[in-house]
Amino acid sequence: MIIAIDIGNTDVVIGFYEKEEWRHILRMPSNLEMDASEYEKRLRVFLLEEGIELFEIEKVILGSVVPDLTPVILEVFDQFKEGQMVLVDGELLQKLSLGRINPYELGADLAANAVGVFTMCQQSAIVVDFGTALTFTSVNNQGEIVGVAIAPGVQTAMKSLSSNTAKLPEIPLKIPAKALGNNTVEAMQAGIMQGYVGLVRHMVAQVKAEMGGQPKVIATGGLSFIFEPLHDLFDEMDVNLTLDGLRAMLSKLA
Ligand SMILES: Nc1ncnc2c1ncn2[C@@H]1O[C@H](COP(=O)(O)OP(=O)(O)OP(=O)(O)O)[C@@H](O)[C@H]1O
Ligand SMILES: CC(C)(CO)[C@@H](O)C(=O)NCCC(=O)O
Ligand SMILES: [K+]
Repeated sequence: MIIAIDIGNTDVVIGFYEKEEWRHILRMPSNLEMDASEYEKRLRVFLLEEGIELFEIEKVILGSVVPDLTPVILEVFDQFKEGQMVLVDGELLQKLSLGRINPYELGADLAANAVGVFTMCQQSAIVVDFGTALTFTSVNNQGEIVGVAIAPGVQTAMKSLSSNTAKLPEIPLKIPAKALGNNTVEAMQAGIMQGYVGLVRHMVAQVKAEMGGQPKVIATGGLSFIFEPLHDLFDEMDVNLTLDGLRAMLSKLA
């Protein structure tokens, strides 16, 4: 079994890969108020419920875009020693020859998306990741990163609008029928959700034009599902792409 850990700004996602699939996935909030023992407690309950035996583990790979949470989660997996535990850092990303990006700056999740999508498509591709941030990561026909675009994720944008205003509430992320609403909730849904449909369409078109060729477009991130009107843009939707990329890094480094 292989464990891949993606420490994101909203969730810590832990995937257990066995017999050619992600057999179990544990999602915990990324909370700097939680210490290693709290994460460990949740992990132990999950392992018990799912009947997972840790001694079957060959390797653990961890990518984090929350530096302060990295040592906390590393402590949880303390029993995995050097050789078994692989941390995705600048040095490792440099070894993966990902092109003209700065490996010490690039987020581990974006690197994983790039490696994951190239492993999947073996050609130029764009990953649209609907997470805390809405990111576009492009790879060329050699699997090198051509470039990245980072926008606020749709939930992040909605929360920011609500918290920066006195009268705007947090709203359900649903796409309204029309671009103009007749009450506050509808109006916000229109501006945010219809707006994001346009943002993503425009970015994919623009990135395609800049890249040339026929890149595949793959969507990932839990919030991709709510953008039904965008689904014709995507060749595929794959929620586990970041985990797949982390796992593929292990094969590339072996
Ligand atoms: N399979 C799924 N179906 C529906 N919603 C999901 C699914 N997976 C995740 N979500 C929800 O979608 C949201 C986005 O999840 P995702 O893991 O893509 O990004 P995130 O955790 O917000 O981002 P980050 O990786 O930056 O922490 C989360 O709030 C999560 O609860
Ligand atoms: C863009 C996010 C927040 C997406 O999770 C993450 O990949 C990150 O913090 N990246 C660091 C900056 C960069 O990738 O250039
Ligand atoms: K920040």
